[in-house]
Amino acid sequence: MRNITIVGTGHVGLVTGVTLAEIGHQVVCYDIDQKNIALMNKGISPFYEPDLNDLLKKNLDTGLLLFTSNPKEALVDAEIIYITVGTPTNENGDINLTYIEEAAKTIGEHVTKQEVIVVTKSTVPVGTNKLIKQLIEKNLIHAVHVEMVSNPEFLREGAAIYDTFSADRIVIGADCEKAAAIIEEINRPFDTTIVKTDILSAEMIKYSSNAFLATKISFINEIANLCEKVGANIEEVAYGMGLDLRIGTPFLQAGIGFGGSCFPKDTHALLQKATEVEQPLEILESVIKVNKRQRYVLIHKAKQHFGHLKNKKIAILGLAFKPNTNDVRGSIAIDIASELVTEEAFVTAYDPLALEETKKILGEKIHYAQSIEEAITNTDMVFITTDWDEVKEFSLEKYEKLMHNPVIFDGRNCYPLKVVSKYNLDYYSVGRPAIVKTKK
Ligand SMILES: NC(=O)C1=CN([C@@H]2O[C@H](COP(=O)(O)OP(=O)(O)OC[C@H]3O[C@@H](n4cnc5c(N)ncnc54)[C@H](O)[C@@H]3O)[C@@H](O)[C@H]2O)C=CC1
Ligand SMILES: O=C(O)[C@H]1O[C@H](OP(=O)(O)OP(=O)(O)OC[C@H]2O[C@@H](n3ccc(=O)[nH]c3=O)[C@H](O)[C@@H]2O)[C@H](O)[C@@H](O)[C@@H]1O
Repeated sequence: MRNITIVGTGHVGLVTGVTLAEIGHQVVCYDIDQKNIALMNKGISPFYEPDLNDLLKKNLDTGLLLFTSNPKEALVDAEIIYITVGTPTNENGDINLTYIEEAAKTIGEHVTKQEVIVVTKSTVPVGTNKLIKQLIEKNLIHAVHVEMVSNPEFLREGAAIYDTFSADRIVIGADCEKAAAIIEEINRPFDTTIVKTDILSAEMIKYSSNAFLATKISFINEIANLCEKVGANIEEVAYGMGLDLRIGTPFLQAGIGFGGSCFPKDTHALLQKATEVEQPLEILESVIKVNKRQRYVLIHKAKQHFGHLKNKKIAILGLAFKPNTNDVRGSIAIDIASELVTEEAFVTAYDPLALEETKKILGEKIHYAQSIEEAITNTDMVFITTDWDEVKEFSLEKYEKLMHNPVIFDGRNCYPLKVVSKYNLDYYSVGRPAIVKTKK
């Protein structure tokens, strides 16, 4: 058992803390957000993540997990400290390292042990761990020897607990063998391949992995657009491609592009680093460009179908950036809703979990419904923007019943074409032939 302190108990920090406690370590989670710390102390996660609340409560009960917003309490006896604060982008797209810098300063000011290992789990540009070490050392009050370890996080929101216990690999980047060995030992119960490398390579592994996954998505989206032009079906194409193990089936789902708090910011940050060192990443540049364009495919189809969208009643199904989360950071659905408002359409949106988060961004610009039925009743068209199971399982018959002349623009290919064709619907999806009835 090790004593571990987590600095920054957001999405990654809480999952890290809870899962490290679950494998038997004593964990103190620290955050500057007192409101969220109070919630977590009661066993309530501030955000939705399947299975997280159960593990949180369980480890609070055993006493292996503690929460505090007092930095002294969190760090005075700390020997192993995980940094999991946010690394968002500024308005201009540059990476914002303010939280990292603040965290480093706090660590420096409060650690007292002779030796500490600081493990960076936040996604930080290549070279940042060196900077963190310098900042910690600059702020030290006691004589403390600091070793850095880069241990990037690969979990997906909505599957974070599963991903932690079924990880494909754990990356440990360190320039000190002893520190690497301690972090390896901490992670051994997760029972997966451990990649031990240097700090700079670990930092690169994280960005390159996200950039590659983003590349798969933009690639398949471009092929999907081509499939539409030539009359092929992207689902058949992706399946046929993915069976080649060198290609693989995951992450070949065509749609309205990748959103979220990570892919957009991480692809941008990698590109920025490449520009900084004058080593252009032309593929990644295109990946970002294609992704920015892809979010407009549904609106484009709707305009072609209706001529214009002014005064049209439009239902949006799905606001979270992906299913099983209430996170709307970087959500393409939000961009689409905003664009439709600009087109002077009347928008009503539904999401099983993300309505409250969306209200903080879009406020009264759109209406909010409490069910799919309420959202689609008497609308001119429906935009499907998140592939929630609730949407996938929603009976197509209800579109017929609740809309006068149902037209669906499905940005996540939620319904099989064979099923859709049995109903009296106009149905446009991504990379698959449109189904347009001739009744109008
Ligand atoms: N969200 C995800 O699924 C994944 C995120 N990451 C990376 O992990 C990092 C964290 O991401 P999230 O957990 O999503 O961020 P988040 O925004 O949910 O949480 C960050 C937390 O840090 C706290 N914080 C900020 N400054 C602090 C300070 N000086 N001291 C203590 N706490 C402080 C905030 O109050 C907040 O609770 C980012 O670098 C992200 O790119 C990596 C893999 C997955
Ligand atoms: O660095 C991070 O923060 C994380 O970023 C992603 O995880 P996440 O953003 O939670 O979600 P994903 O499941 O990767 O989906 C991202 C976006 O891509 C879209 N997507 C995903 C897969 C696909 O085939 N097609 C597609 O359009 C999703 O709809 C979503 O908008 C990575 O999958 C994680 O491995 C990584 O740890």
